[in-house]
Order: sequence, then C-alpha cells, then structure tokens
Amino acid sequence: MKVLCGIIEKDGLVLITQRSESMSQPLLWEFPGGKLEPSETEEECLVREINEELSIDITPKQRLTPASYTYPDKIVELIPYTCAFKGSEINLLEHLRYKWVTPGALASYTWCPADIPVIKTYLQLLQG
Ligand SMILES: Nc1nc2c([nH]c(=O)n2[C@H]2C[C@H](O)[C@@H](COP(=O)(O)OP(=O)(O)OP(=O)(O)O)O2)c(=O)[nH]1
Repeated sequence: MKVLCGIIEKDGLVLITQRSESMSQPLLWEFPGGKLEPSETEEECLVREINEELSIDITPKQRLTPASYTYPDKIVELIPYTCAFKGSEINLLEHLRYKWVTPGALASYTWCPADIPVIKTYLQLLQG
C-alpha cells in the first residue's frame, strides 16, 4: 500500500508524531500522513490526512525518494514530502504525542522501520 507522510517544517524544526497504543506500529514515531486513496493525488492525500490527524493546514513542497518496507502483514511504500506548516493549533486526534524537533535530533527517536531511509534522505537534502 502507498502511504504518504509529511516532513512538516517550521522555523528550522520538524514535526514528528508518536503512534498510539491502539494503532499498528504502536508507540513508534512517524511523520504524520496515511494511506493514499484511489481518488486523490499524493498532495491531496497529505493535506487530508494531516488535517484529519492534527487539524492543521500544510502545503506539500518537495517529493523525496520513496522507501519500501515489508511488515509482517503488509508492504508499505512510504512516500515522503517536505511540507510547509500553514498554521492553526495542533489537536492530537489519533496520536499519543507530537514534538517539534531539530533535524539533528531525528535519529534519536524510535521510528517505524520504513522511516529510517526517509530520515537519511531528508538529512542529506538539508546538507545540500
Ligand atoms: N503515517 C505514517 N505511516 C507510516 C509511517 N511509517 C510507516 O511505516 N507507516 C505505516 C504505519 C501504518 O501501517 C501505515 C499507515 O497507515 P495509517 O496510519 O494510514 O492507517 P492504519 O494505522 O490504520 O493502517 P494499518 O497499518 O492498520 O493498515 O504506514 C510514517 O512515517 N507515517
């Protein structure tokens, strides 16, 4: 399945979210997003999912290299976009927690395995 995730940037920080105990991949950190529906574009999916999960508005900016990971029950193709934060207050509707972190701190969280190469790609992009 195709899953879109947003690397949402604000003032040099990045928004990360922790999956709740009741979700698959419980308690692991991820970039907010979700499954692509057949009727929508990747950008529409990101805007919709992030609004549904956090009640914030974002603008997708740059598509990064997708990463595939085989979980016991599914193959996830994770498609990352950097996104601009457009505002309003974060409301956690599904996740346990969120944090704004520096890119340098990303590696110190326990991520969904599919995100590991995505973080590497993102850090390389920042380094130019
Ligand atoms: N949103 C998001 N999902 C991710 C990331 N990394 C990663 O492996 N995933 C996985 C977790 C989920 O299995 C799937 C996203 O599904 P979802 O959040 O829309 O819905 P879900 O938990 O109900 O999906 P499911 O696993 O129960 O089928 O992708 C990420 O950075 N962001």
